[in-house]
Amino acid sequence: MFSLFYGLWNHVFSKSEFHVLILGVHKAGKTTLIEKLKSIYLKEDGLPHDRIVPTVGLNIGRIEDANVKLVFWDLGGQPGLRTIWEKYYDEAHAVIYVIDSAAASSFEDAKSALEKVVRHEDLQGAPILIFANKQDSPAAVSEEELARHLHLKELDERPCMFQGGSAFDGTGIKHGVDWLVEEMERSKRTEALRTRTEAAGKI
Ligand SMILES: Nc1nc2c(ncn2[C@@H]2O[C@H](COP(=O)(O)OP(=O)(O)OP(=O)(O)O)[C@@H](O)[C@H]2O)c(=O)[nH]1
Ligand SMILES: [Mg+2]
Repeated sequence: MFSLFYGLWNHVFSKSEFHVLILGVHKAGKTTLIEKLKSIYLKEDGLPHDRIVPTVGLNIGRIEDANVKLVFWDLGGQPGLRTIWEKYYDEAHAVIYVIDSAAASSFEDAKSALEKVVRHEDLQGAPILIFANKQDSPAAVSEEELARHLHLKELDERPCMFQGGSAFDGTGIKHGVDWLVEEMERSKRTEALRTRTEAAGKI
C-alpha cells in the first residue's frame, strides 16, 4: 500500500528531469553560457569570464526551475573534439546549439557541424534551440540574418527556434530555455526516453 501511494506521489509531484546538450563550434560561448545559466537560475556567481578556458572534457550544470530539473552537458567544440559529441546524443532530450553571431568567418563551419547534429539518427526528434550568441557585440548579425545563413531543410522538420542573446549579459537565455522546456515536455522523444528508462528499471 505504501509503495503504491509513494509511486503515485512521485508520479504527481516529482519534477521531470531533462538532459540538454550544449553544442557548437569552438569559441561560440558554450561554457560562458552554462556559467550564465547557473547564475540566472541558481542565483550564484558563475565563473568569471577570464577564468573560462577552452573545454576539453565535459562541463555539467544542474538547475531547477519551478517544475523541472535541467541537466546541461557542455562539450568542447574544437574540430578534434567533436567526435565526442555523439556519445551523448542517445540520452539527450534536446540541444542548445550556440553560434558566435559576431564571427562571420565561422558561420560555414557552424553550419556544417549543425547539419551533422540535425541529421544524426540518435538525436531524432530532439528539439533544437539555436542560440545566436554575442548579440552584445557591435559586429553581431541578428538572429534573423543568422537563420537565413544557416537555413537547413532538416530544421523545418523538427521543433527548432533561433534565439538571439548574450551569455555575457544574459539576454535571450530565459526566453530560449522556457521554449525548450515546453518543447521537451510535449516531445515524443521525451516519451520514448522515459519508456526506455522505465523498462531498464524493471530488468
Ligand atoms: N562579447 C561576448 N563574448 C562572449 C560571449 N560569450 C562568450 N564570449 C567570449 O567568447 C570566447 C569563447 O567563450 P567560451 O565560453 O570559452 O566558448 P566555448 O564555446 O565554450 O569554446 P570551446 O570550449 O573551445 O568549444 C571567450 O573569450 C568568451 O569571453 C558573449 O555573449 N558576448
Ligand atoms: Mg567551452
